[in-house]
Amino acid sequence: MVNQDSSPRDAVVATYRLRDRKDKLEARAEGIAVGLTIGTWTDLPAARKSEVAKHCGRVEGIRVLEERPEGDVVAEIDIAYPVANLNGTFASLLVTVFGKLSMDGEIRLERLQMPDSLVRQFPGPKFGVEGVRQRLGAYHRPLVMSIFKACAGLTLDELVEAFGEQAEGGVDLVKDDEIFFTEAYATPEDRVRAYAAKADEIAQRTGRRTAYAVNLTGPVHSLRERARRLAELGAGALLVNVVAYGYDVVADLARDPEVHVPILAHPAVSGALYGSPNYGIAADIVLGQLMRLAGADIGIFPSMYGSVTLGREATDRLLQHLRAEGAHKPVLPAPSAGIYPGLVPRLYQDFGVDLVLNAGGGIHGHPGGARMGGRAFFDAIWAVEHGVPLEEAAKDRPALRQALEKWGMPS
Ligand SMILES: CSCCC(=O)C(=O)COP(=O)(O)O
Repeated sequence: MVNQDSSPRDAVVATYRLRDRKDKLEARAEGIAVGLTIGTWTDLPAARKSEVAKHCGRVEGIRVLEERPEGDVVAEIDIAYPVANLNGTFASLLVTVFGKLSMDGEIRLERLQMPDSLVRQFPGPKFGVEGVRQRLGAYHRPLVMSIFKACAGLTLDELVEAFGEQAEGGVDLVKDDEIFFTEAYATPEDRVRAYAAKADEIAQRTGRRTAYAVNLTGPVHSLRERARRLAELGAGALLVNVVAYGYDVVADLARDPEVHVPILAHPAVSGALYGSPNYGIAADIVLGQLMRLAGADIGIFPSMYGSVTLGREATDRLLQHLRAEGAHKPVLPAPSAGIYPGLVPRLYQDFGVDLVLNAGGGIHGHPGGARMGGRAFFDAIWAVEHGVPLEEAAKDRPALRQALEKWGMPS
């Protein structure tokens, strides 16, 4: 059954953390390697044919991490799956490494090591960090992105006014809220046209043009056409609910040269995959590794500090996936949820300058409104860039002063 020819160069190695009886670990690991490739729970004559056996998975390692008083153990096992079993889609990758296995009790997919030959079958980001910066004309500082809040139920005129308020604050991007699906008052096409005109009007006066990241919505079969149309109409970027729509949908967009705008990956629904320490798929795979392979240019994920959080270790692994040298361009991280101006020095410290400051409440909730909310972030960036403590910089910067008075600094 064991595929002797397979080497790490032609196999994807999945590491799982599971709980089982110690004396059952070897059989369990072998069962996974065979069960997810060529076999099932009983012996199959066809599986003994050499052509079929080449596609068999292989047990690469078994490590006991913890012996439990009840007699069972927590262990990690590594299984290598031949790349030849896959076809360059996320469906083939995910179903192979964690398809029916994801339903088999307490087991979690912790790591995926992929050979370059497989990585290159996925598109990766079209723009990456440098490309996004070039499009937005913003270098050597974090980008500032405002999240549209309260959209459903507003008329197009009201939406344009709200876009204008955010753009007046000088933000690089205004993105739709990921929950904005209704087209009752304005289609995404209407919004892109109207916001582009508003952005032009403001840019003529201020010299800074804010881009709009429109939520790409609708039936899956219509998304590529709509993405092309929105790009053509002047969208600055596409916001995609990647987990809800599927990684392959994003990969399709990233491969399409006519979709010539960056992709912002939203993490909605991902907690259902990574939320448990004992089940599901590790957050850094879901929000980092797979997002980059699929073609996200900006990756949104829960920050370490805000209202919905991800731990530091998971964040560090996630960042590694977004930024590591490799076949694909790096992704801009957008740690999100509960971000406010007082956090900017901490964000610089934790993420460096290649970063998106992404805020909804932290902009709209500013006492002076959204335009002052955006300015407060730029004041905070100025302070960090000049080595000035925020409280000091706030003395002659009202936007920052009011933000600090309202939200303070992290402890
Ligand atoms: C959990 S990461 C995504 C955060 C998000 O979608 C969002 O709208 C955050 O809004 P906030 O008001 O917390 O900045």
